[in-house]
Parts: sequence; C-alpha cells; structure tokens
Amino acid sequence: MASIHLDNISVDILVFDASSRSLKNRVLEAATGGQIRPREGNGKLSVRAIDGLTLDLPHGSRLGLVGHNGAGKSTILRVIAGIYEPTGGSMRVEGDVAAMFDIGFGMDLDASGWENIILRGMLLGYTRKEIEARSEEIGALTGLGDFLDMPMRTYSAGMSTRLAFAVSTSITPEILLVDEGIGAGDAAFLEQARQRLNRFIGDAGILVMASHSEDLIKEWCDTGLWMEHGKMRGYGPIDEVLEAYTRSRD
Ligand SMILES: Nc1ncnc2c1ncn2[C@@H]1O[C@H](COP(=O)(O)OP(=O)(O)OP(=O)(O)O)[C@@H](O)[C@H]1O
Repeated sequence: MASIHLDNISVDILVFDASSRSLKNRVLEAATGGQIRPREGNGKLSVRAIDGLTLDLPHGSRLGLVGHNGAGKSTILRVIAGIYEPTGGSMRVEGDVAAMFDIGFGMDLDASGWENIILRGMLLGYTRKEIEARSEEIGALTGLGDFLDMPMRTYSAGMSTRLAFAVSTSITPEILLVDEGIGAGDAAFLEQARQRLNRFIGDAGILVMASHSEDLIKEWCDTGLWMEHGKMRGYGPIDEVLEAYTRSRD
C-alpha cells in the first residue's frame, strides 16, 4: 500500500550569486511566492519554497494542489519525487513514484524514437527485456509512425511529448505525481491522452496533481491543498478548497 507522510517539511532553495542578473530574476519570481531570506554575511539568499508543511496521504488519496504562481506546488511534487531534499522536517514515502513532469528527462536527442522508448523505459524501472517486449505497442501509441526511426532532435515539442507520455503511462505506478503542462499536443492526441491518463490515474494508489485548471483538478481530485507563500492556506474536500481559493482572488 502506498503512503506519503510529510512532517513539518521546509525547503530552502539557495540562490548563490547575490550580484548576478539571475538573482534579480529569482527575486522577482519569488516576490509573488516563497519568502526570501538573506543568509548572514555572505551575500547569499535563499528562498523558502515550502514552510513547515505537514501532510498525511493514505492509499487512495487524490490530492489537488492549488495556489498562485510560486506558491510551492511544484516544489511539493519535487520533494515527494525525491528531486529536492527537505531542509527541515522529516518525510516518508512508501511506494514507487512516477513523475509526470520533466517527462522528457533521460531522452537522448541523437537517438531515434525507438531507442528513446527503450532508454526512457529503463529509466522508469523496466528491464531491457521487458521494455523491448513492449516497445512495439508503445511505439504504436505515440502515433509517430516513421518518425520513430528518426533522431529525436527532428521532433517538435508536441511529438516529444507524445513519445514521453506513451512510455510514462505504460507503467502502473503506486504514486503518481502530475504537474500541469503535460497537455502539449493536438486535439486528437489530447483525447487519447485523456483516456489513457484516466486509466493510469485510476490505477495509481495515490495521485498528487498541481494545476491552475479547476476543471482538471475537479475531475481527478477529491481533496485540495491550497498553498500560499510556501504554507498551507487551506486543506479539505476539493470543492470547498477551490471555492475558498477562488473567493480569495475576487
Ligand atoms: N530552482 C529554484 N531556484 C530558486 N528558486 C526557486 C527554484 N525553484 C523554485 N523556487 C522558488 O520557490 C518558490 C516556489 O516555487 P514553485 O515552483 O514550487 O511554485 P508553484 O506553486 O509550482 O508555481 P507555478 O504555479 O508558477 O508553477 C518560488 O518562490 C520560486 O521562486
């Protein structure tokens, strides 16, 4: 059984060079979201992207993360995925995690679509034999036809998404993390993706999804977590959380 337990988690993201232009960008970015904290004496700044978050998600949870830009939604997903390590608090995540963001991660642009199906599959935990046995079926799902023989650098963004999506949804994860923006593609693909995602999500033990689309969140989540400046502002049945969040923006 999958479970996620976050106990008073904080995530500080260090911004290294206080004089650089990118710092200014980060500060501007952070102005709507996390809290900027100067580090003593060394000219370094850190952004508190998550501030003391406690969350218990048992098997069967369908959690939707809402909040304005920079509120901390993606950071929560990255912490659960093990990409960011919390700087405070403790956590326990039980179950295989599949992250439906950075879905192009692990792709080799010089390799063909077929080769990338194998690469990406192995990254997701398939053995070479297992992914080879399924690659034909996955290749058909991409709808890319002869393009699968071409190097991936010849693909458009939508084509790459099709490929990554087809491989990613061919596993059955215990914990599924979805960040919005996976919908790059044409209408027919989106419809196919929707059906596939429905099954994929239905089979997962726990779903955590971040989105600015209320419709998407309502369709797939029963519980909502409203983040603001890295802190929990609201938590509960999805309709109530969305209503409170919407009211706060009026
Ligand atoms: N790599 C990073 N370097 C510096 N700051 C970061 C980094 N990643 C996130 N942050 C900061 O952490 C805070 C939380 O960001 P996060 O991406 O989690 O927000 P979000 O709610 O997902 O926003 P959005 O809805 O815009 O995607 C923001 O203030 C952001 O500037």
